[in-house]
Amino acid sequence: MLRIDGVSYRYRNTDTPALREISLVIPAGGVYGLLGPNGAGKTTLISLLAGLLTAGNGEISLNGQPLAAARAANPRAIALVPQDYAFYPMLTVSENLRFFGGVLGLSGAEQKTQSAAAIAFARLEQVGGKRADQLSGGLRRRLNLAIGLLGRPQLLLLDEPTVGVDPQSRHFLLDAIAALPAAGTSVIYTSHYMEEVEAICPQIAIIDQGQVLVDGTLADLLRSPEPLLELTLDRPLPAELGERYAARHDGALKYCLQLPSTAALPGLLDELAAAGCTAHQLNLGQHNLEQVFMQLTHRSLRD
Ligand SMILES: Nc1ncnc2c1ncn2[C@@H]1O[C@H](COP(=O)(O)OP(=O)(O)OP(=O)(O)O)[C@@H](O)[C@H]1O
Repeated sequence: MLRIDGVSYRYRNTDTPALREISLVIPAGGVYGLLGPNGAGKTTLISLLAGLLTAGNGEISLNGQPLAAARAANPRAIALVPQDYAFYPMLTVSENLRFFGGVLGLSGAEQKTQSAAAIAFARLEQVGGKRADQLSGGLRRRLNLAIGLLGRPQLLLLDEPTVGVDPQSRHFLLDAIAALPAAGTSVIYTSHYMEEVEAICPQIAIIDQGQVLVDGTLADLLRSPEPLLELTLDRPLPAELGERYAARHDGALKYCLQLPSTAALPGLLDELAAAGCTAHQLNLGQHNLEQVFMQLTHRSLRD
């Protein structure tokens, strides 16, 4: 279990802290999602966890041991797959794995076994002899992931691992990452794609402007006694109804209303009809993470 307790961080020569009093408990054995818009502080937090930065104040512990001590006891316990490509473009896939295995101090036999396992996991068998700079974007991401898995870390930190990949590779990467806990590696997964976090992270924290807005299980965060109604009208929503149902204007004649319960729907449709509005499209459903974020910040995750 990873515990982050009151951690703050400010970059040199900046006035605003990148992280402010972050506290989170991240259980072992799962894929934990860190969701936030650009500049929220995800990379900074991941860099602290990876030991690339040191927190200004607060504490981080892994399984009850201060992070620095846990890393000293087992330097391979935590691995980082950064946002940027972290391999040598002139080396082949196999050469890169051999090189980074060496950096981790893997012995000859260990290195062979683990390289083969990482290649198989990231399905890089067909391109082992290819130079890294000749790989497609999706395969480069897979090589980044394979290198992170060398040394069988207890905890793998993934910083936006699907940026710039095609949908097919994205699918493959998400499935592969979701399977890691069963193979003994817990994952912290940062992304600003809420669909990805919803797909593979049973527990999440949403961060924004260096602070945790909310954290918990995905199911709890999406559960709401107040259903959301998305509707497209043939004319603007009357202001009085907009106010009563805390409507958000989603562009053109699209609105998102918060109903007190599903039983309120027929009454609302009657009121719309009485005001001369016809609904072209209705969708009554659960919140998604985008809506949770909007409710908390009144901004879109994609702003
Ligand atoms: N090296 C740096 N020096 C000064 N400020 C920085 C530095 N790196 C990041 N910041 C600032 O710290 C804040 C958090 O940035 P961070 O990169 O952690 O966010 P992020 O959530 O990872 O964003 P993104 O999704 O764009 O990668 C931002 O305001 C950013 O401008």
